[in-house]
Amino acid sequence: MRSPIPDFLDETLERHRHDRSGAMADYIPDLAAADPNKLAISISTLDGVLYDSGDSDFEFSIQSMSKPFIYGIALEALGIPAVLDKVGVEPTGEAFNELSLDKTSGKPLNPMINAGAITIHSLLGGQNATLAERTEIVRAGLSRFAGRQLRVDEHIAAGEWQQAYRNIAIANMLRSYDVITDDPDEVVQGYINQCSVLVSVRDLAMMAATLAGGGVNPITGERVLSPRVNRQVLGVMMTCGMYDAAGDWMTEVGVPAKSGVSGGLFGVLPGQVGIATYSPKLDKHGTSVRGAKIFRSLSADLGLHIMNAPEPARSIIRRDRRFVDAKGDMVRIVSLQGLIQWSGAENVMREIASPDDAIDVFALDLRRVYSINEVARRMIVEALRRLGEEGKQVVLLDPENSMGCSGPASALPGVEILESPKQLRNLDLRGLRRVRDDFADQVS
Ligand SMILES: NC(=O)CC[C@H](N)C(=O)O
Repeated sequence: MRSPIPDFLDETLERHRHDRSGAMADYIPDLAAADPNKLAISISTLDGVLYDSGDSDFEFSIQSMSKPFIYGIALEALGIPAVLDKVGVEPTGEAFNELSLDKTSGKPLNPMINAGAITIHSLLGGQNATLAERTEIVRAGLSRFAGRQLRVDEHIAAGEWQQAYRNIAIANMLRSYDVITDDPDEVVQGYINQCSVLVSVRDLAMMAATLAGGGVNPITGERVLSPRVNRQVLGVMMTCGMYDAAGDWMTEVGVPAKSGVSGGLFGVLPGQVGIATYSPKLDKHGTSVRGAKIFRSLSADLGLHIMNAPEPARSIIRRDRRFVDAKGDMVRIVSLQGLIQWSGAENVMREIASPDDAIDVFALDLRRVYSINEVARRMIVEALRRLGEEGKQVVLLDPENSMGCSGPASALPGVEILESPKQLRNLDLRGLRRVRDDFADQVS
């Protein structure tokens, strides 16, 4: 069977190809001269499969789409508090190139507008790092997200520098308030090099998928950002990535995204997918017209809006059995299934929390659980600990060690953890024959 996904992407592009509205970015010569007809889309899954359509190998400059990635690199290098000390995280509702500074804090409001991004760039490599050093930190850093070696297009950078009055004004404003401490011209040159790194939609989709995967590149497997920094980057993208159109974007499309004046646009659906489009004509916010329309239709067609409330998960309690064993002990086995997060763990606790429950042995069977997050794990550990405290014998059936409790540093003292049938044979089961048989049956 040929996958229907490439056909779907072809059809999506064709539906928008006729749209000629918008204007080319005119203040960067190479962007003004780009072919307005180019159109491309690429989607990367978190296991590294790329689907694409249109001019998906065509390379263009990354421009403002570099900002979230470089923000992440700076956060990793300096730590979140040090970076927050320099640049805030509040949306401005202003254009990206506004001469903008928060009156009270004296800081740029966020790292997605130029004032914030130029400040972030100036932090790379520490104070007094050279232009060449910062450019290389940027190039190498963006390459790790893309999973291949990217390069700076010197011609695009030189053209932007000739017309960089606005960014030079912003950098001088930042210097006058001591927000940046290096030479403003050199910082802007570095920032322009950052904007001039060449990417295709395939690269951007992969970079987006790295953010969607919590900071791990789906192809190289390299962890580029820690989970906490990755979340910080996505949070800022969601609220500030689309500048003065952020509210409309978030309500209509609902995918944290970043646009660039080259006509590229990428979006990140955490835990699912990275998406990138390219079409050079821009709307008044500096976002690709056809790119934004494609994102709108993809969001509707594929149900990507991040605020779609998921269907309430099916019960995570698969079975709840009680019986009296040969010794006359009352045994209760609760079997869980699926993905367990806070609400699922709450459900389990509610089911097992009744102090007067006349059971002697409590067994929790996790064999059908495929994922438990950290919070749910802690809640369940606490519930089991309390059952133990009440004098009940507690057994955990967890051959995959999804609770992470087995091994020398068991987090569950007093709880018998069954992992393998072999272990079972050595265990004093105190009459737990049915638990053991049930367990051994299904573990080969
Ligand atoms: N929105 C953008 O892509 C802006 C990037 C461009 N290099 C600038 O600083 O003006």
